[in-house]
Amino acid sequence: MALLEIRNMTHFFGGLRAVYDFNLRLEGGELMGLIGPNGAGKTTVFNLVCGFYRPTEGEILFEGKETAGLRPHAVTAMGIARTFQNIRLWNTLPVYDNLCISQHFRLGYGLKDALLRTRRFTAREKNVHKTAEELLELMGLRHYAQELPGNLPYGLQRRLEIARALATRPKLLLLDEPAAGMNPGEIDQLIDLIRWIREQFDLTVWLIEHHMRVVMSVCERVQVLDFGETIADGSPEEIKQNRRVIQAYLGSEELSHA
Ligand SMILES: Nc1ncnc2c1ncn2[C@@H]1O[C@H](COP(=O)(O)OP(=O)(O)OP(=O)(O)O)[C@@H](O)[C@H]1O
Repeated sequence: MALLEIRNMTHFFGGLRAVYDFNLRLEGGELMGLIGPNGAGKTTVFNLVCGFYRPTEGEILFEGKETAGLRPHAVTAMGIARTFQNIRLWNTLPVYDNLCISQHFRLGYGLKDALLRTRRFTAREKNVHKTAEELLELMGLRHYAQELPGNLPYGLQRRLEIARALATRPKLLLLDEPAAGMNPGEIDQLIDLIRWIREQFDLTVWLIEHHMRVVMSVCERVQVLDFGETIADGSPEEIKQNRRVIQAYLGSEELSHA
């Protein structure tokens, strides 16, 4: 069974067809890219998979179970986590708290447990702190535990956003333009980080990215959208040489920098 299977997914915003007949079969452990010119529908696909929108048509199956129509927190609980194009951290809370709070949706204790500090509450809270500590260490954020996210260099804010997604213990991690706004040095580190977290956390990674160097060096397979439709799907080498892809990117610098 595929980890994620999307069949004939279409989405309209009013009269605008943002995504049309989108299909994907993602196997466990894959590192998959989703690219396309501005406005092609990439973020809408992620938003549909994460439960921010319900598709107008089609099916989304995660480990064989339908997710279309589920709320975002329920999708996260099934094992799908994401980061955003514009970093969305809890900026008034320190790094450490960002890593704790993201875990609270799956704690499995109620208000009564919390008020009475039951054994269940104490055990689950201990786990939250253990996970946060581990992530600080693994993601190189230990030194910044008590800092507010806004005080971190940009590359580390991105790293924290990924760490926060990992705190939910996903099986599938969606990264929406993780290299946006990064300098070349930070991009090199990001490339290594993505490969490393896939191995370390036994993840499947699905990535939207405009930086072709990131896409072509990290992804094993790439799907290309243009005006909501898939125009190509193949290895990075195949995609670079695909006539329809080159046409879609005509006039843009992106593909020539791959
Ligand atoms: N909430 C919305 N309401 C109406 N139209 C939307 C909404 N979100 C996206 N769109 C439109 O849907 C289309 C696809 O947008 P989307 O953001 O998915 O593209 P994208 O490929 O992620 O673009 P970019 O690379 O610029 O981020 C665009 O025409 C966009 O204007």
